[in-house]
Amino acid sequence: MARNMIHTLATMSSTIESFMYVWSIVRNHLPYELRDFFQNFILTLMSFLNPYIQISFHELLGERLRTSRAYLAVEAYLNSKKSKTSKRLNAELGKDSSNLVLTMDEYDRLTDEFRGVKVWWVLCKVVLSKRSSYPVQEKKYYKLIFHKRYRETITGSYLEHVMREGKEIRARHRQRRLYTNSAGNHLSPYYQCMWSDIVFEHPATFETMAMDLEKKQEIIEDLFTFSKSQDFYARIGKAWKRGYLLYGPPGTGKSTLIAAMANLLCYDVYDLELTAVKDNTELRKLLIETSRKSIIVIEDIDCSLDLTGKRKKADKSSDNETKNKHKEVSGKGLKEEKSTRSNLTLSGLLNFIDGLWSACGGERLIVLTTNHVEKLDPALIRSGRMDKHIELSYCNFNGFKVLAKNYLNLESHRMFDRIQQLLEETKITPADVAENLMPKTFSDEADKCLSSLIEAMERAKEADVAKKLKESISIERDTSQNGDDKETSKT
Ligand SMILES: Nc1ncnc2c1ncn2[C@@H]1O[C@H](COP(=O)(O)OP(=O)(O)OP(=O)(O)O)[C@@H](O)[C@H]1O
Ligand SMILES: [Mg+2]
Repeated sequence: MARNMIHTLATMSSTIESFMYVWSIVRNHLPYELRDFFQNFILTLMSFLNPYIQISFHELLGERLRTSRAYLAVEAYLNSKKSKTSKRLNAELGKDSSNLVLTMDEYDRLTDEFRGVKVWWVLCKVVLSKRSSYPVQEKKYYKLIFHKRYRETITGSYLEHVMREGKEIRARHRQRRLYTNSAGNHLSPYYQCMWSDIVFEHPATFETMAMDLEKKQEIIEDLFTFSKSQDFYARIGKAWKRGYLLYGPPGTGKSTLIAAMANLLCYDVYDLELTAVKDNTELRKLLIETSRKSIIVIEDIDCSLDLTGKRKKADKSSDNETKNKHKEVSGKGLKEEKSTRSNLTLSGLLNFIDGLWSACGGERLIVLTTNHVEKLDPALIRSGRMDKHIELSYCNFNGFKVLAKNYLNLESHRMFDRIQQLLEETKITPADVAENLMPKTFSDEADKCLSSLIEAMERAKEADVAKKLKESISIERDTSQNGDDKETSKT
């Protein structure tokens, strides 16, 4: 039925084209009055004979043969429709050679329906003459055909619907990338403030994350709400961005959570290394280059930037204990004091987070991670800048169960009770649990991995007890020494 319809339309349009050609020759030989009369008559006749309207979406545009975004969106939309219904499809490797793409055949047609209105799509091509100086020999385009009665619906709502769906499909299937600005990637100073990128293929998902189910659900809902709130942000006049602060001890899954977030929303990830950014201008340049759907990550914010140039000596030793890479951000407000390593200032960073670049459009998540939330400047993490604060903490039994399922495909085991008891008595990070659950050889069985975890936790517990004992002894010694000192001073 649709095939006949398209055939009739094609014949009709070629007849009309031939007629128009003859008319363009004849009209030059007619007097003015007759020419106008016939012109009006022909237009009325044509519209009566052919009540169908055609819209073309060409693949290549302009002299530089840029691929049209509208064409790509139409293609994605039609291919998704076609792959569900058609028996004849073309299979090709995608641009990144990682997945198969199913496409429409040339001159194949597809009938679509929108609010009860039928439309027809055809994939056509123009073959250019061999002598043409054009670098390509053929140009493809999609033709949309519909009855003129539905002009308003189709040119308004339907095309909007096709573009939106097409763009969403493309965003879901596109190969995402991980960008980094770390210095040393480029030798030339010109390139030092640019991003370099690789394919982003982190396997982390929310399903494989060991964290409280409620917290997980809350984050997922928050992310989905954000990604669908374009109109809301436009209405309240705010840049479409959201800040997340992830904090917790090393190995509790902050970086893993970022990968899971990127996978959930299909965003690119920009790993911003602040120590490699020379000044505020460079920071702005980097930001302007980020893609529309992206997560901008600043890891270990407390040690990536020394915003005051001063460091508290007293805290140095404790810092070294946890992570000797840590340096301080003192909470002195928005003063533009210079760092010893770079001219990047706190206010520059805050402006960056506040979205002075909101003119760039697009949805952006900004994620800061830290092991020491208490050391961060309150100005940096106040709501509006970091809208959501998420604590990632030591492993509990629910988290352990997720990891046991991931690593050993176990849902229950006789050793689980002992593990639950130990998890309540001692602190162990999900990273340490994961390390113990990972089979070390192909022949390793679940029992061996679980025993190794139990041993590790028992050792940690003993070390904990020993540490507490040592602390209490030193406190006792200090107090008795203070008492002795007071007595000697009295005498
Ligand atoms: N909550 C978790 N769920 C699942 N796996 C986890 C979790 N936490 C840690 N892991 C595992 O431990 C490894 C290290 O975790 P990750 O790098 O995310 O920790 P982090 O909090 O970013 O640590 P750091 O503060 O040192 O950067 C990951 O590769 C992951 O396999
Ligand atoms: Mg990390």
